[in-house]
Amino acid sequence: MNENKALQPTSIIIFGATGDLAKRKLFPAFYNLFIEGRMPEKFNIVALGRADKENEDFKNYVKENLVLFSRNQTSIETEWDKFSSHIIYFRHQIDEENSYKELDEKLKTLDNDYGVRANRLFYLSIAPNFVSVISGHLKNAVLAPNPAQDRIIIEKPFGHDKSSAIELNSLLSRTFEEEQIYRIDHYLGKETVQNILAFRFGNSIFEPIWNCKYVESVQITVAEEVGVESRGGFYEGTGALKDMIQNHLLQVLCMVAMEQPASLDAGEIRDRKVDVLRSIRRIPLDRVSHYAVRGQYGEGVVKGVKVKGYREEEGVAADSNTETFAAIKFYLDNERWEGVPFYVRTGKRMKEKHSYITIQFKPLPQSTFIAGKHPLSQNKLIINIQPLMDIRLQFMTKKPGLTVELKPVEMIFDYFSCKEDTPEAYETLLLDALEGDLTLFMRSDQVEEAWDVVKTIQEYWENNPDPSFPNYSAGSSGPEQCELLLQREEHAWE
Ligand SMILES: NC(=O)C1=CN([C@@H]2O[C@H](COP(=O)(O)OP(=O)(O)OC[C@H]3O[C@@H](n4cnc5c(N)ncnc54)[C@H](OP(=O)(O)O)[C@@H]3O)[C@@H](O)[C@H]2O)C=CC1
Ligand SMILES: O=C1O[C@H](COP(=O)(O)O)[C@@H](O)[C@H](O)[C@H]1O
Repeated sequence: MNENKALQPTSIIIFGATGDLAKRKLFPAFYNLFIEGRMPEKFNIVALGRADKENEDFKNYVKENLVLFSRNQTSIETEWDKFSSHIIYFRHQIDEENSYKELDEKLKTLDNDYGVRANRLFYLSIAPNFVSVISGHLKNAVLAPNPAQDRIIIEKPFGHDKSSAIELNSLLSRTFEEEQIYRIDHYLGKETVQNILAFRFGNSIFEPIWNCKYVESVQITVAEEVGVESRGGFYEGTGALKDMIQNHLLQVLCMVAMEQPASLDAGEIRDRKVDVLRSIRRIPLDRVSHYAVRGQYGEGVVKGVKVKGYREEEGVAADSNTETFAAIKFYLDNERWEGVPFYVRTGKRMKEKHSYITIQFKPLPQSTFIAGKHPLSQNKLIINIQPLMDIRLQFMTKKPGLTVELKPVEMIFDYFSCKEDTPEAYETLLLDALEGDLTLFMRSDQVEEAWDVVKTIQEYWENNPDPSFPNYSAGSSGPEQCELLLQREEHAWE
């Protein structure tokens, strides 16, 4: 959503700068923005950590990780010195008041160097339980007093249920105005997800058929090949519903289902998304198993490599009830989507990494071509999010030759020709935050409403352990029951 705007001098303060997210995503994103000339002319990244480290040691650590994780590798040797001159490692204790006084002095010194009071962008790349502590200290030390200049980015998960999200929003509101709070959902920074709006509202041929009159069902799949890796401890208290569905998949669903916004204004787009979340029919507690399926991976083989089951992963309980797979059927109670099922599913240790959306169109009410004699497959639109990045429209054509047989073919728009230039999601989102554009970030009511959508499923799954776990093998397509969810409607997963 960003255009090349001249940016104000900015101090970027990263809490948790020594952590996994910072090394894999944040520093590479800032680096790529820097080499593309998208960072402010005057900026510093103040990297906060508990350990007593030399600045040079920390910079070397960042450089080593850039080599591993930056999408752009060619210029690291030539650009590194310039980029690293903007990094300052700063020893800091999250729960000590004095640490914030020292941070205040440091930021004021930087302001003197810039020659103006710079914008401040606080990035909370730390566990969610520290958010309220940090927010309180930022208030006490008057570190973010200016709504027009000071911003805070909060990572997911935002709360762990609806009431904790409401509480967190209320706590944050003591320090920040809503316009200062950037709740990140990195799926919204993905090029292919942002393109949904352009595709839907920038073309006259799709919008008229984007409704229950023509669409039979919608499927959203986010399949991951990886397991929980080193994050078993975190994942145990989370699971696929809270880790992926409540945020990423519901946000993608909003992009597919929302009404046309009157403008590209952040408030307008967020309003339309909240409308979708409100319209999702809540699933009654006693009907959860009819609408939702969960799974947990056991050992198996992924791409020829034998891998362990979830319960054998580090930090995971031997009798864990945490789901690593979730599939849900949603209905939207509004005029556009009356009766159209939206199937969403996500899982770890699936046979391949693939995220995509399928819009399945209804068959013609009457056709010249007779089913059985001239097999007809229904029109489909497939939006591949990753790693394939394309849009495919499937339709029927006559088989060439002396026949009246039909065959399905595809028309494809492929991003791969321009993939080199595709920014990582975090680059897009960080640039938006630097520019003060909230469009791709979640507003408080969006987050709370999304928690409300999954509330009964969460409650049911927490209180009713699934005795069939583990119920799918690593490297498979998920639990068998997942197929039944669609078969009841005579549908099948794409
Ligand atoms: N990693 C990922 O892929 C993703 C992460 N996230 C979210 O991003 C945030 C950060 O995640 P991640 O980087 O993986 O987390 P890490 O576990 O790697 O830790 C982040 C930082 O937390 C600090 N820290 C840990 N314990 C304490 C403590 N008791 N007191 C003060 N500081 C502490 C550490 O800093 P120190 O150097 O001071 O020890 C560390 O740098 C989380 O909210 C996570 O949910 C969201 C999406 C993906
Ligand atoms: O937020 C998260 O997302 C990742 C998947 O992100 P992707 O961009 O690789 O699709 C997921 O692995 C992780 O568990 C979750 O916290």
